[in-house]
Amino acid sequence: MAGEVMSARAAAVALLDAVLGEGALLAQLLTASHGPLVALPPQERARAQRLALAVLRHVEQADRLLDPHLRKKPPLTVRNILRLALVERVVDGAAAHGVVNAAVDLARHGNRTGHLTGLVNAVLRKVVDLPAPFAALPPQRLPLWLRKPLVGQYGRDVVSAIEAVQARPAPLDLTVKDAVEIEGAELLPSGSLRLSGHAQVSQLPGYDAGAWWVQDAAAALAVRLLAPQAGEAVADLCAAPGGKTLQLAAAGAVVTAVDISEPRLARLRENLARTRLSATVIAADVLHWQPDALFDAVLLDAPCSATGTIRRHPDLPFVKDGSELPDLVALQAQMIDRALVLLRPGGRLVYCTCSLLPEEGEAQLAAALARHPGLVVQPVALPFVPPEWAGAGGGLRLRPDYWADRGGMDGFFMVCLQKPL
Ligand SMILES: C[S@@+](CC[C@H](N)C(=O)[O-])C[C@H]1O[C@@H](n2cnc3c(N)ncnc32)[C@H](O)[C@@H]1O
Repeated sequence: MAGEVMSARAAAVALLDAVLGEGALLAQLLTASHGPLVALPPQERARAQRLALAVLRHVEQADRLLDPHLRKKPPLTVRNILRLALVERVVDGAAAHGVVNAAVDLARHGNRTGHLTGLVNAVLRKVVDLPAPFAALPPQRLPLWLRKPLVGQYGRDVVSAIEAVQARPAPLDLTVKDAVEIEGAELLPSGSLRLSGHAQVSQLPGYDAGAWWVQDAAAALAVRLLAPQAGEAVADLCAAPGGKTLQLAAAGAVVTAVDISEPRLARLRENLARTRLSATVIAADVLHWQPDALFDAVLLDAPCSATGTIRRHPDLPFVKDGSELPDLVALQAQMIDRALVLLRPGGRLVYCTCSLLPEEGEAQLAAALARHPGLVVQPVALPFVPPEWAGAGGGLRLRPDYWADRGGMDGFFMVCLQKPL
């Protein structure tokens, strides 16, 4: 916004322009040294991020209401200003006059949008007072490249249930190392603590003492499947930013954490320091890394389409088109083969991906079993896991619509395999 100190709303519109116009990933924009949030104080930054996320969860519904009042296609920034105002009004319950005035102001001060303040005002006045306008519309649908295979795999009803969970802000899950009381937190059956609503992570009790770390409840189950024992040598491949490394270290394992990304490993080191846990941290490509000795256990949290994390990353459906999938599937298979080379005979490998696509989960398991005769799938021995979470061929198939009434969980496939003796 030219010549103005940027507001949270203006920053939210800039984020939306970058995601929806340039295909930028929100996670990269939020940490970029020249990104739209750099000039904002922390609270305004968090608000801008929250607003952008809310719009990305409701683009389809907002456009359904706005389109009948737009005779010509407006510039993307104007459309995003309109979407933001409508979503703030409908989802956050903001006052109608407040969101209309703010939207007109954003248009007035925006680049090449100043001549469209009249349009913004007129369109918004037609939609801001509609009663519960999103309630009559279905939740935002996944893009076709993803929806089609998911309907084929899980059926239409499940996909609709997943979309309903994705329309709501994801709760904050914590994996706890040291007992801590956090007001309003729910203890999940798996042991994670769950907080709903806006929480400033660094202000929560136990943050400075490193009593816990942020980790989705489903993500925390991969290490539970591996069941690391104190003193075991465990390699955490593709480790950063380190949620699983921390779990392994907290269980007393002797952990070697490997990742190819130095910036992400910097976050892993910060997490180790805050939680007073230790691991050997190595920046390397796991396909070429040569350790001195074999490991008792390996955790492989392979790079994937991340289609199980859309409730936390609603920008993904707008930025990705599935074209990376064949390369990812090939890389995952190479990584599984490499992980087995690094494992001692009789050792355990947990393979997991935060993907909903069977190519990156069930099919990857079937192909690994075919390539490696003697590899054995370990049964899932977690008492809180209901039978319907079983994956085809073994392991766990976790879906965002599980625990939907509690806020859902990230989608994951995970399996524990034993290497033959
Ligand atoms: C799903 S994320 C890992 C999340 C992490 N395990 C956790 O729990 O916080 C996948 C990671 O794989 C890393 N990665 C991708 N290709 C790699 C490679 N060839 N060698 C090592 N790490 C790689 C990425 O940098 C990324 O941090």
